[in-house]
Amino acid sequence: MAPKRKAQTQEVAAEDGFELELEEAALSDQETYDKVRNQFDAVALSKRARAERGTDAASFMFKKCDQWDSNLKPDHMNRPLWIDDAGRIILESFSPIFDEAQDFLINIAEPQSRVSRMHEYSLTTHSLFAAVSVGHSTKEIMQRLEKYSKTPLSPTLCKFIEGSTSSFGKAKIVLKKTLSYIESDDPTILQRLLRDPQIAQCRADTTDGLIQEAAPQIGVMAIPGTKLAAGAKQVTQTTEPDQNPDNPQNVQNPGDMIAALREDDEDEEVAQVHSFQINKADRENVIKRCLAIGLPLTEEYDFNNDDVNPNLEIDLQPHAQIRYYQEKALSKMFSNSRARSGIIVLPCGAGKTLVGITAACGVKKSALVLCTSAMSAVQWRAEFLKWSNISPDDIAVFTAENKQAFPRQAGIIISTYTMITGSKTRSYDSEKVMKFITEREWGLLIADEVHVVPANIFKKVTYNIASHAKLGLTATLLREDDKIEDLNFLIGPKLYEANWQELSEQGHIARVQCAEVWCQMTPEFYSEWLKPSTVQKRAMLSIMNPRKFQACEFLINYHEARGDKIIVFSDNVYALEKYARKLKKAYIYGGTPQAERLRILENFQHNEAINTIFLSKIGDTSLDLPEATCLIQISSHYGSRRQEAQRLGRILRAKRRNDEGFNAFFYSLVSKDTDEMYYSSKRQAFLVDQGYAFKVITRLEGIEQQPTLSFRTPQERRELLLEVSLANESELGEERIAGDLFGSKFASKGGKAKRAGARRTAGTLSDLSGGQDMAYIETNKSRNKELKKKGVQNNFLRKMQTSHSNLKKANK
Ligand SMILES: Nc1ncnc2c1ncn2[C@@H]1O[C@H](COP(=O)(O)OP(=O)(O)OP(=O)(O)O)[C@@H](O)[C@H]1O
Repeated sequence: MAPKRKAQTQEVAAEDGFELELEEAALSDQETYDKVRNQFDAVALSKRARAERGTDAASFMFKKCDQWDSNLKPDHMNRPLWIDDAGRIILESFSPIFDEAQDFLINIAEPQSRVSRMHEYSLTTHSLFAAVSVGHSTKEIMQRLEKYSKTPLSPTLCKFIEGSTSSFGKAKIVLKKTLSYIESDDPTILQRLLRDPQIAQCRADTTDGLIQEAAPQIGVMAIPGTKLAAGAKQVTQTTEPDQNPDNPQNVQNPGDMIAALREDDEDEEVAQVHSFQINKADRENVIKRCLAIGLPLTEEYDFNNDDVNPNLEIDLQPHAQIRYYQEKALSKMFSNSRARSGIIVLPCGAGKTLVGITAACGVKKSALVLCTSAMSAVQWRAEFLKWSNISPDDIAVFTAENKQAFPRQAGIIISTYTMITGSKTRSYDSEKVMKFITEREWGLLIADEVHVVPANIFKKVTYNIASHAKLGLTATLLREDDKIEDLNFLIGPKLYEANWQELSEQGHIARVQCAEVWCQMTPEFYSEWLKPSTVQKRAMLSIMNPRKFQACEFLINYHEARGDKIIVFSDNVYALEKYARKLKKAYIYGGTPQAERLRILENFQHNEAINTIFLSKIGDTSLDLPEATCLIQISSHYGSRRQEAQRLGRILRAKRRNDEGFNAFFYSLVSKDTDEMYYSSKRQAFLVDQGYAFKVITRLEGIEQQPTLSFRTPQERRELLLEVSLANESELGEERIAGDLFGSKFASKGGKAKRAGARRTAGTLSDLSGGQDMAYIETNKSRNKELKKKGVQNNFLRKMQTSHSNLKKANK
């Protein structure tokens, strides 16, 4: 071996223990030496790479970060979290303690993306408020993050967590006789708020100083972080079986202890609450401002101790078994025996309605439910009657067709956002019901599909309706207009957000295969598309692309042969009609008469010969068709992520979802090299973040072998092009539906949709899914009595009641 080569080898190999092996190899032939040398280089390279990347399974996926590289805890392999200074959290879903960490993170942070191996969360001021409001203390949040984190929490992050959580719960917003007050047991907090000019100008009362009154007994269960809450905590602790007679706490009964706590307290103000009234219209501004100056307001309703508003006789039916994630979500709302305002996020078809109904059964006071359409209102009523024992007389629907209120002191009204906030002159009957609604206090306001409600509409709702607690329900906490933050102010923090993939693995929603099918434009359509033209015309050429038509026809044939029931969605009514007529399938759009809609939907559900229907965007939401197992989207609303998720929701509830090996299918047909490609990927962003993988299909296997597909000859394609070219501009636009809150302007940025030309009026949506034909389950009085005698039937409500009576006992 040459001395130079030997020296080099010794130098580099020494530190790796390769020295001997290389030396031996160097003595043999060149080939053996090169082999060993290559092995050595590979090891050295991977060692260097590991040193750069970190030694665990995932860190190499991230950019070099000094904070992480230099501070890794020795046992970081066993910890599942990466947290940076800005509160961005990466959770390894393959960690053995993933479930535990996920359960915790969902309470304190906002899920951003939950794909299969990595989940991403963000710690935000809102998420931390929500965390404290559901009972996590600052200390606990930091301790548990420290436990799961691979690196020590940075001082910047700790400061942020402390800053966001420590001032929470010092003041709250409460409702008294339909008026809003800011209340605190510490007058200095309110004085501090009133020194702020923006808050001061929202004050409505003219009291000199603050309004002062005796604190209600409920003070001992007060908001986290206050002295009284600490008292309540101790009370709860003493109810646990600690028999040690040396423990001084066991000498007193809990009631005495509260009294003692109060007597011991030198500060007499504890028994007092202070408040000032604010203008109804300024509610949102005050909430926002309080947050900005670091004193966020809480909104909780102590319904158990509300003796002013009459109780409503309502309980869940014994057959209603709420699922674990529904219970988890509700327990965030009801911990502490109070109803906390906030938003619950569950995937489409996961049962938000039952969550709302259970909440109403928990509060047992008058409730107002707001939906996006009259059809949903009718469905909500039917669901209330199905899942609860409420008397049908006590539950009314207030829509354009039904203008009812309830006859007794307490009840439920289900209405739509448009009915409550509409600016049009109301009929006499509507005016009467509106007066009924606005002049009373509501225990609970349930806001369905809350993410689509424009902020100004929801402001009007909170202005018009005096409700103690608000529950927002949604599947996708996203809007294209970035106004989602407003919901935090108008309703409350997000209380719970379920994981789509987890629910689908457990069979609560269907497993779905998603695919984007790329369809080449035919030459004649593409050369027309390339010419300068209007947005509508180009969009129409992409939708009517004969290859897309063939792909749709092929997929329908394929899935019908498999026994699937197929819904084809087209936002564009011109295309909807053309496709459906050519393929001899039934279709429904806004203008389809009611009787025909019902007939089509019934046939789709029960007739084995009708396996495909075409729907315009009126079928995007609230349509409960559990028979559907396959969706094909031929035209959609630009880049709306919400529409994509909601359409997917139509098959997540598939009846057959628990059949072995069952998969539902979701296809988006996209004309290649057109705007559709861009919008399609934008639309998928939300679902991809929920862990759905979109396969791109560039060629449908077997499509060439189908001789019967439409538009096979150039002659047919030219005729189609001529038809599309001659179509009236106004026919090509997007469907507009009266009273549709999911309308264009909320669904896409850039206002392109506003240019849409066609205006087709749906009249009423109320009948689309056969709402009127739903059989209401009549619950007679004797059955109610029987249920009452038996007490609360549902486990969850029973748990709530037990915890409340424990607290009551403790307070006595
Ligand atoms: N705990 C439960 N037990 C049995 N069935 C349930 C339960 N929860 C929900 N369901 C059923 O699941 C289906 C979907 O529920 P629901 O319509 O409330 O979903 P959703 O979340 O509101 O969906 P979308 O957002 O699409 O409107 C309904 O048929 C409902 O009866």
